[in-house]
Amino acid sequence: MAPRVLISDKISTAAVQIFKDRGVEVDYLPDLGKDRDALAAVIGGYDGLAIRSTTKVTSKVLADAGNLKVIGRAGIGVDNVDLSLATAKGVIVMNTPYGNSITAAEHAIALMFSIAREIPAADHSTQEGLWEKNRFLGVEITGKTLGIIGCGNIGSVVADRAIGLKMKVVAFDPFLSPERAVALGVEKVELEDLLARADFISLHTPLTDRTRNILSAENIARTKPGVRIVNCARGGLLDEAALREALDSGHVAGAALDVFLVEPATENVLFGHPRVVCTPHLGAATTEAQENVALQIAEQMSDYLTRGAITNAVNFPSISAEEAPKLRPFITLAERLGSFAGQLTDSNISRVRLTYQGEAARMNMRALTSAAVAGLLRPVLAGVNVVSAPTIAKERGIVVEETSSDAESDYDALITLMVEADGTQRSVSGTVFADGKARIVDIKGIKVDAEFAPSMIYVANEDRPGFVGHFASMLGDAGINIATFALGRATQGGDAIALVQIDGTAPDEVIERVRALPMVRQAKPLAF
Ligand SMILES: NC(=O)C1=CN([C@@H]2O[C@H](COP(=O)(O)OP(=O)(O)OC[C@H]3O[C@@H](n4cnc5c(N)ncnc54)[C@H](O)[C@@H]3O)[C@@H](O)[C@H]2O)C=CC1
Ligand SMILES: O=C(O)C(=O)COP(=O)(O)O
Repeated sequence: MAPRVLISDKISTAAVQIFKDRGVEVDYLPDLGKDRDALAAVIGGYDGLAIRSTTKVTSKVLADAGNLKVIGRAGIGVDNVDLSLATAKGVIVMNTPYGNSITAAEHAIALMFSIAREIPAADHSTQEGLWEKNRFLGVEITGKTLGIIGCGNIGSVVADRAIGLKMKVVAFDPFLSPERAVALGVEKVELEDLLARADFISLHTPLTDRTRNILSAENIARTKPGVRIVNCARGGLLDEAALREALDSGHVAGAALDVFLVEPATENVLFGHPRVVCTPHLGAATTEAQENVALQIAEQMSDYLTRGAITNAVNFPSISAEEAPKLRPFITLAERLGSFAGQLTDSNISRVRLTYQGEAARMNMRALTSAAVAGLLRPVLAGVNVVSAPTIAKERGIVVEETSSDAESDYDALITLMVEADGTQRSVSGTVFADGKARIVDIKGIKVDAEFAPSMIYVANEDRPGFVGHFASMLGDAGINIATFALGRATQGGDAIALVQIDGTAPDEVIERVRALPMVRQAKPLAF
């Protein structure tokens, strides 16, 4: 069945065509995102949800989103998505990180000019027929200092344009490397320094717990008298009431805002101030940017839903369309190794370690580890998938480690999963053969060669004569047909294991009888 996507925001209809061309069914309901109840009522029928900032993907919307696999943000900010909940539910959240950055940066520059020269107020007055030539006296931006808070994709375009306009640019961004600052031609400074020196301040960080209220009342008080402030990033980054007070007192000479704490902003404490310029979240509103983000998100979502490729996910590592087919059998292997260990571990798991050798070490190890952890947790938590597994493991206090090893092995690619539970370690290794099928090749250091099958019995026993005969006839007596039988042992007379693929499932009493055999230490039914 073709995957189904719902577009619940005003996204360029070019996206609709892309979805259709890629074999994805699509419903374009651009006003639905405004109505959370209506969205929550229909979301269950969709595999993908394409949004902009109007749709708020809250717990209510996600509650009945049983089929949802991907949320695609045609734009940058994903603060309107309950990201931890989406991740815990195994939903990929992706955005289009560069599609609208130039457009947003240009809007910030336009807003800066608009407050430097009071263009909106002058326009209004002129068209009113007032010709107030002496009312408006602006400031030049040449030679002025622009303080950029958050010098990422948009902040650095703003810096580039501002330098072109002969401004001096200082930037506060803890993640901006000194080399990048030099390459951009900006001076990397601390926030305090920026506040004290900037004639204009422009915000360009995402809204996170660390950036919320970054321009607080205290920080606004630390700014240079006469400063002008532009916010084209997110409401929430500045204290609107404190900014109003600073404008009223004249400490702040102007403010331009494209984004607000509450949107749509139909009323706001900053409205009505003569030195305030507002736009209704238009930072991304150009033909070019809207075309870019719509095409990009439709392609990314289609690629994921139809080919398993992951691009620009904010909660999962990327997997390219070329990489996906090669990775897929190894994802299956990792998941099954996890599942094998999970099904055999009854006690609390405290640690999982994945070791990648050979070709596996050159693959997307993070994705493989997530798959292994998903397989490990699935016997106890039905809904877990590769997206939610790392979060769920963390919540449960399970330490997940990942290493690559260049140690020689008999296989081109080898994945070993070690699980620690109640102080005991158990390991299992597997590979993918040329036929694309996953194989278990080692259990607790004992070599075996077995495929993963829908119904299996695992037996750990002492290597003593008679076991195989007893075991096989016990299954035969119960009418259970053996499809394949893999044996391995550590040493002659030492620890041994049997992995048997059977047709149908083994009733509990048969497993009990196997356990009762004198040389058997553990017997478990397994399903893959
Ligand atoms: N008004 C609008 O329509 C639009 C708004 N945006 C918003 O613009 C903002 C920036 O977007 P991008 O540049 O694409 O993001 P980005 O991720 O490329 O850059 C953000 C920068 O902020 C920095 N940062 C993070 N925490 C920080 C902190 N505590 N202090 C200082 N810097 C910090 C990061 O290191 C990064 O360099 C986002 O909030 C985005 O949602 C983006 C597009 C359009
Ligand atoms: O991309 C972003 O972060 C934006 O803020 C643009 O928002 P919009 O798509 O115009 O609702």
